[in-house]
Amino acid sequence: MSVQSIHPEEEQRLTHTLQEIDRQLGGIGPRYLGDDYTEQVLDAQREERRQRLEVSAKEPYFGRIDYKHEKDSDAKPLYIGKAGVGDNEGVDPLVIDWRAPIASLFYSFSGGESPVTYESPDGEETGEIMLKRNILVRQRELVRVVDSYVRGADNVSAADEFLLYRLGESKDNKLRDIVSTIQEEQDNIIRAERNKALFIQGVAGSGKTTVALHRLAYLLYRYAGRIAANRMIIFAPNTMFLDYISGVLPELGVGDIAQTTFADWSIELLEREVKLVSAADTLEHWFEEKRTQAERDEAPGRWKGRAAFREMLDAKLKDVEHRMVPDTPFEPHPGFKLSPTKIREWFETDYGDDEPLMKRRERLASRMKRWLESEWKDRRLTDKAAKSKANTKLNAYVKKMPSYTAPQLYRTLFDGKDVQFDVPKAIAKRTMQQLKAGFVDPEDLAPLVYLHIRLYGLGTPMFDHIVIDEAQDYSPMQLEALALCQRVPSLTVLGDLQQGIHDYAGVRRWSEQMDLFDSSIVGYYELDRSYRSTMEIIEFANHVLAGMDGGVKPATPVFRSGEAVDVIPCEDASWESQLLASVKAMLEMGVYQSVAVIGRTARECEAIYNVLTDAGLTPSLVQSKQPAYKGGLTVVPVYLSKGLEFDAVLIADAGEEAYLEGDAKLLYVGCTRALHKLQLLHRGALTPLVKLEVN
Ligand SMILES: Nc1ncnc2c1ncn2[C@@H]1O[C@H](COP(=O)(O)OP(=O)(O)OP(=O)(O)O)[C@@H](O)[C@H]1O
Repeated sequence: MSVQSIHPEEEQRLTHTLQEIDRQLGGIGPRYLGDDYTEQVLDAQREERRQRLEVSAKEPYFGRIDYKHEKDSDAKPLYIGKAGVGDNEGVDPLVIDWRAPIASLFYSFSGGESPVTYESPDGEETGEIMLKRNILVRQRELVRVVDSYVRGADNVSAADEFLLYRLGESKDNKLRDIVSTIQEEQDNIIRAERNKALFIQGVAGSGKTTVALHRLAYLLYRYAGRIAANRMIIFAPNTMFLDYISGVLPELGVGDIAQTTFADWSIELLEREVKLVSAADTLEHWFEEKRTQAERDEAPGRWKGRAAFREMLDAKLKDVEHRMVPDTPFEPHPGFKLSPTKIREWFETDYGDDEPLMKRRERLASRMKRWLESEWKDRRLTDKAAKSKANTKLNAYVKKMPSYTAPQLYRTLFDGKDVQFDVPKAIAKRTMQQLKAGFVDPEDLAPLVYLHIRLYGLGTPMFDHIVIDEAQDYSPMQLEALALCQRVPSLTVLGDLQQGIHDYAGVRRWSEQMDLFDSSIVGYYELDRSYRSTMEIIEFANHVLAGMDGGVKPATPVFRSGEAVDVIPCEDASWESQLLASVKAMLEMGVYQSVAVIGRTARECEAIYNVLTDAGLTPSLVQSKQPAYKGGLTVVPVYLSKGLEFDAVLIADAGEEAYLEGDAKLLYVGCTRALHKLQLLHRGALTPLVKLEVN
């Protein structure tokens, strides 16, 4: 392995590339500020190019492969970067975009002399790799050059030294792109074809969120002109998480993709007809008190989230459809008659049942109006008073056709009047109470969205692609609702069953969600390498989960060794001082940019926050409606820490009172937030989930 800070060949190439980028930037010219529309469009394109080039001007590329096509006699060096850069004449690119087909070789090649292939737009191409080189450029300076493969040389290992170097770096408060170190198993997901329902089970820290964001950037590049960023959407668990991931897409040169939570999106779609109970109340119910597995199994979220519940909604919609045309004829004037059979025929055959029901109703009413007007014409009826009477009759007839908003129709499932639906009493009671007050619980949103779309349509263009992160917390019903937002399923669904702490509403097996799609379009991938944490932390976290039946493989750490995990007992009386000492020690080391103290409940976190602030520290306290993730020293309840990561983590109390046998997933989530350092304090006896001898 050769590691050089100065590499004459690469220095020269970098200088040449930067000169060319600067030249292109200089040639873009001033902004257009006038009113001419064509000029404005051209200006927007120039601006986009300028922004791309400005990114390239700092770090033009991160890798190089020397590739010899089977038809060529010599190898060509190909430099891979975040954005492609054309050369002087615009023929051979100076830098190839990481998403280009040939760039896939950089990610898939792991050594050896066998021929390599990649899928080009013209079919499969074959060749050989002579060199694979990682190049780190920071602010226009060459910082590091690492060869991971040199053909014919035996002193080169394909092991990813560069990856370890990147992983060992300390993190600030935002997730970042990984274009320079995407691993093959991740690349396969990123480049998977578009029209699939892709399910990815990935252990904590395996890069699921990161991969999903890179996949969006890839899809936009690969299917340019066919899919658009403003028709893509990312669903994430909360607004703080959205803030945490917000830097990645712009870094990849992608803007305009909606990033939201399922709740916010649903409330907007439902035109704010209902209000959602506060997220804090729901979380408090499930996490501030101890709940049994039976309570979780029988939770309303599980019941309303089942695919079987969708069948009930469909039955309701069918019922409205059947009742749509009254049994009586429409007779606006004596002798003018429209039979119910005729009206039903129009309703059933002319407006297909893939159209939203209330739209069909509207169109049927217009059709009856047109019929009336043409009858008047044919029969030369001019009597204004008679016409006005006929119109009133038409309005009265149309009024008899059932009309519902989604909440109105939803309510009829729970009001006890319809005996065909066997709704558990407690669920019916709670739902009615809430609906009467204008409120709904989180699990009501998906069925309401489903009904709304089936009744009124989506109102906005369909989605070209949907990403669902932390999808283990999604019910089948939520996916059913989202499926209505696409003509052809195109989804990337990512999650980890081992982190399924919201299993009172989510799924316990991926098949619960996968079975909703035609098996021919379902793809399933597993990511079991964890890139976030050191070996010591992963091994510790795996032991916490041991014995849990999730049907999921444990995480395999990337070989990155760090400090041992500390488990420190303390008495009630000394807990505060120990907590403070631990936090201070972590901060004083001066190497950790982000340190988290993870508490079991929000109440505990408030107490910890006070202890830290009283001691003169300036932590930020994460609460359920947190809009932004600040980094630095953070106090966070374990159930809100999911998805985030910190250089160092202190589990404030891993005592037997805090984490019971059934809390393995919670503690696992907490432990796997740490990149480099993990420490657990415990008041009194240690939780049975941690077996010290394994440490
Ligand atoms: N190929 C890679 N190269 C460098 N870093 C990587 C790579 N893959 C993942 N990482 C890093 O690993 C960490 C975890 O990534 P990410 O948050 O996307 O994982 P996740 O599977 O969504 O985790 P969790 O389920 O715990 O939320 C991030 O810091 C990310 O930058």
